Amino acid sequence: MRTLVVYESMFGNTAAVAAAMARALTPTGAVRLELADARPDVGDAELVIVGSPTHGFALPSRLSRRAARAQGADASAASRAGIREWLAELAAVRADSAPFAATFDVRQAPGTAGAPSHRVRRRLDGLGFRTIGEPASFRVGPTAGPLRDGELDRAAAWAAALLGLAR
Ligand SMILES: Cc1cc2nc3c(=O)[nH]c(=O)nc-3n(C[C@H](O)[C@H](O)[C@H](O)COP(=O)(O)O)c2cc1C
Repeated sequence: MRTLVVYESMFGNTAAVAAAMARALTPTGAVRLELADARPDVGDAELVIVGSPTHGFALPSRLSRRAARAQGADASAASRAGIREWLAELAAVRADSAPFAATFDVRQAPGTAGAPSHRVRRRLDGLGFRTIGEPASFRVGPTAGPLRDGELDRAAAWAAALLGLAR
């Protein structure tokens, strides 16, 4: 299945989760792994996986990216656009060729309060994507990471399970 994994990441943890998903899916078809910016290009992807960090119970914003930078995140990540801007520019898809879509986030807190993966999923639904699976949250320990033990394996398994749902 042709897959696009699109993500943003301030400290590299969402990037690591996205890369684990891409590795898990590569044997099943072409996978594009891309940083989000304000120029969405879904291209010919049949499955789109969208992932972001959680900032203030929401998607990162310009302000929260600056706050992350102040906490040691990469300066170039802080000045880039991310999933919020990517989604704002994403166009509706045609019903007869709608890609499947699934969402995840990376967070520190347990539970799903304010999980951006749920909001992103609703937005993709509204644009006509065929959303599949439950939005997933993967957890870091401290703000800057690392990810908790086992999260990369869980990410790979979650992504692989999507293939069974995309039909
Ligand atoms: C400004 C800011 C706000 C945050 N707010 C939340 C939050 O509301 N809930 C939460 O679970 N984690 C929160 N975090 C922790 C992030 O979820 C964590 O830094 C991020 O998932 C790490 O992913 P990354 O390495 O891809 O940037 C926040 C972090 C920053 C920098």
